[in-house]
Amino acid sequence: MSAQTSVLPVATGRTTLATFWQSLRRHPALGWASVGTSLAASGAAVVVPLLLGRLVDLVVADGTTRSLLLTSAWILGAGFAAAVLTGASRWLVTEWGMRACADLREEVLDHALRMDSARLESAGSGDVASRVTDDVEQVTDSIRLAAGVFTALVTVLVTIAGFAALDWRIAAAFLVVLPVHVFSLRRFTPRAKRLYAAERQAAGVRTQRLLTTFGGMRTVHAYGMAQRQSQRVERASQDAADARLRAVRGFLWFANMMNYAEAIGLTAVLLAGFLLVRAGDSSVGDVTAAALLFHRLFGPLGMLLVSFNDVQSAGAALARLVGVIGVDVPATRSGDAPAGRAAAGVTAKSVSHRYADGPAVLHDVSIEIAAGESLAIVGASGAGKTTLAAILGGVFPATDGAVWLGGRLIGDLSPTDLRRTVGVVTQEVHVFAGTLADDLRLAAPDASEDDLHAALRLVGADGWVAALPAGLATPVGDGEHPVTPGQAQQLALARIALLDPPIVVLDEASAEAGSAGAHQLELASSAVIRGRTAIVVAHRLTQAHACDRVAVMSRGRIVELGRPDDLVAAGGRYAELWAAWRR
Ligand SMILES: Nc1ncnc2c1ncn2[C@@H]1O[C@H](COP(=O)(O)OP(=O)(O)OP(=O)(O)O)[C@@H](O)[C@H]1O
Repeated sequence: MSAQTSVLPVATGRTTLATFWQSLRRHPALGWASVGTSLAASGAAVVVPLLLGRLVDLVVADGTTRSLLLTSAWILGAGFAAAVLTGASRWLVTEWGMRACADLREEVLDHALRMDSARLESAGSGDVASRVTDDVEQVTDSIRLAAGVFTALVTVLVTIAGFAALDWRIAAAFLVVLPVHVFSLRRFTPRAKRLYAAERQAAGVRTQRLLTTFGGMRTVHAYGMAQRQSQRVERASQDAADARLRAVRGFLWFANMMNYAEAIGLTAVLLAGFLLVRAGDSSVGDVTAAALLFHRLFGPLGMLLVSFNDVQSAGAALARLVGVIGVDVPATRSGDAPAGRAAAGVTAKSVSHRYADGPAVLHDVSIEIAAGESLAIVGASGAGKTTLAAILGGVFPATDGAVWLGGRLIGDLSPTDLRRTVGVVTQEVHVFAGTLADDLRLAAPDASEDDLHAALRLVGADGWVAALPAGLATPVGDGEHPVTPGQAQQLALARIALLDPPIVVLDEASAEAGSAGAHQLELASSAVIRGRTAIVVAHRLTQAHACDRVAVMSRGRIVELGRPDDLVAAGGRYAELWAAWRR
């Protein structure tokens, strides 16, 4: 299905940078402190070799013991200050990046949650999920790296400035390393991409083989496949190890090239220094300082070059996050008056729908449901019942036509208004992680314990909730106290009761239950429907028969519409279904 192709955009490099920069600017105090301490740390670190050069000159010129001791004391002080300031700057920069990242994550999540559900659906839930999990994780992980890159960059710039201040001719000698770096980076970067991708793929195959072996343990035993399976895992492990070795060898080549560059650069600096000292244009101390500065440049420079790849892939993850923020979402119009509990009808005019590029599944459906009226939708599987109910409930918009809830066009309702106007229970009911009370309060955060108990009583769930180890405070959701599908549906209905909307859409609310629980759920649905405008997708005809009107659907159209008894008397499709059901 083409619905799985991602339609969520990926931001351009410029937008990504601008958005991240905006997040960083939200923390100006941290930003200034980070830049200030990084500059101070690098400055103090550059002072150490300069003072060492001075010490050499003092020794050469037979300086006094006092001046030697004083310079040594300054060296110690600068070294200590550099160490403390470097630690502080690392911490500050990491904190700065982490906060910006947290803001970005919130913004992305908020955006994803407010996004039009049809858009989310056609993007494929996997795409959105991987953006708000893997990509956020990758960006967060990279913050520590980025903090290192930031301090390395400041150090390189400050050191080069120190270098140039010492003697520009020695600084010029340093430039011989550039061609070596450019050559190794251009050769290594595309190779590294391939090698790391192959390494990840081989590791993935190994994990997959291990999982299928363990997952299919019974089959493996039953067919005596243990030896063959372990050979397959062994081969995959060997491939993964080989791929890892190739990646490590590739990196070692690059590290070697950096060592060559250092050797070449140091030789050039010393040679230039030697010639300058011989010509009387420079002192031995200055050349010593230049050589030391050059040496300490290599740590941060190497860090910048090595992290080139990681920074690129973190940038790619960031672009996917910023892409989510770029999607238009309906604004939260807090000033809108809540639709309230006043009776509200539902009107659909010429509604047609198709999923992604598929065929039309609803054709020109028009219907008017009066305030307080209940309408059952029945029909064969694939007739379009769920699609029509979802469109009437505002779950996603129809590709054509219009729907009014309580006299207002769905498109004009803010997400908050929509939620207050219509409550929807779909075929997929979720129990969210947290306590049972948390799960219920998703619908009404301010509900008191009494409200929660009343809602549970209404849907007939008070008995089993009271029997739970900690009642409403029992943790539910994945890995916690198990909740049966029927109980999960009761909770979904209780959430609707707490939300108290004037319109409800129940899509097969009783279909999940076994025959014993089905009746209980039917009672719960009837209780929730009472006093509201209701649209019920009903597979059980008893439920349909209890509604004011029934719409029979076939191939995306309403083919019969009327009061259940009238439809039975008319002897059409519903009458056939009813007769079959009662047999
Ligand atoms: N997300 C989707 N993407 C593409 N096609 C879909 C999607 N959901 C439903 N359809 C198609 O739309 C048509 C109507 O489906 P719908 O679920 O609305 O019917 P239904 O009457 O509720 O069926 P059932 O009783 O089996 O749930 C079917 O042909 C179905 O395959």
